[in-house]
Amino acid sequence: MTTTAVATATDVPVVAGFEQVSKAYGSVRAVDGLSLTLRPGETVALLGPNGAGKSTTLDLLLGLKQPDEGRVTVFGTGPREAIVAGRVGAMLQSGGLMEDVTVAELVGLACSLHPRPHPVSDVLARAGVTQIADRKVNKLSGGQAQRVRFALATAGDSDLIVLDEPTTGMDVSARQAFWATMREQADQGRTVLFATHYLEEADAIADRVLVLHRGRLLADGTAAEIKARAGARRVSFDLTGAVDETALAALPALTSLDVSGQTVRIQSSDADATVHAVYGLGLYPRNLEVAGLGLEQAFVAITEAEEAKRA
Ligand SMILES: Nc1ncnc2c1ncn2[C@@H]1O[C@H](COP(=O)(O)OP(=O)(O)OP(=O)(O)O)[C@@H](O)[C@H]1O
Repeated sequence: MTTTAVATATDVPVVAGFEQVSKAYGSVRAVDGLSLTLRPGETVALLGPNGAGKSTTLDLLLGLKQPDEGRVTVFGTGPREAIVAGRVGAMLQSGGLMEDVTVAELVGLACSLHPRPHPVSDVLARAGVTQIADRKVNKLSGGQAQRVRFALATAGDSDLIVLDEPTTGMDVSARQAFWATMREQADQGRTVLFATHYLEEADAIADRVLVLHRGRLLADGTAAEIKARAGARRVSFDLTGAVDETALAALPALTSLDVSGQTVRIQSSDADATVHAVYGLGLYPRNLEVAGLGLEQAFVAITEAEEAKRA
């Protein structure tokens, strides 16, 4: 007789855990009862409207802020211990850089402080800053400074990489190079958690998407699951002749309507019913297309539905 070991979710080691974590600033509950587990090798996007609590969540994860309630663990210890052990690399939005040093000196310092450093030349090359290694940090453009922050986050062999809006200010090629590098890091088993407002990046890069809203987790799943959860679909078509917007606005299951010339774009919670009713109005739509929502529209639909519940 043979016995087969079956791996369960609880066998997979936990990279980071939030257990009922809350953090308030005065009367603002920035993080409100957040529970969450990150597993090895995941690339996780943290999405949310302005003020949703993304930066506060990352600050709690990095031990830069303390929860009022609940517990944050990183590799089974407190965040500080994990950072001192070199297990966490971070790239923060607000992180000021030392000014009167060169890029190579700053990256060299970060490497020297890391318990498991990478060679400085590798770190510079990976972040695409070898060409500007001798430049003073206070002479860098916004995008170059962002690349240097990226170099600092990858100065050593960290198991968790935390990035707060990492590609803000980067040009297209810098962004592509950045995400290719992050993919490599994840393929090597590292966990990458990044907050972003670029939903197309989250869609393309993340294998898990978290949607925060008023400090609470509204959705947690793959981008495909989040899109499906939003439930709505996009319907578009062209009309000939005069377009009666009032009649279109009364279509069933409509959640949004945009008329531009002869082109009608609709968001609907029941595309079949909406399209049926379009024909029922005696209209003959041409170039009819029905498609699922993109992550951006799904995100807007989910967060707006939550706002509507509170109104
Ligand atoms: N130091 C602070 N003092 C007071 N309120 C704060 C402080 N930091 C954040 N807040 C408030 O807490 C809430 C969450 O802020 P946080 O920066 O975590 O959100 P965010 O999702 O990162 O926002 P954004 O997308 O705009 O960067 C907001 O209402 C913000 O105004």
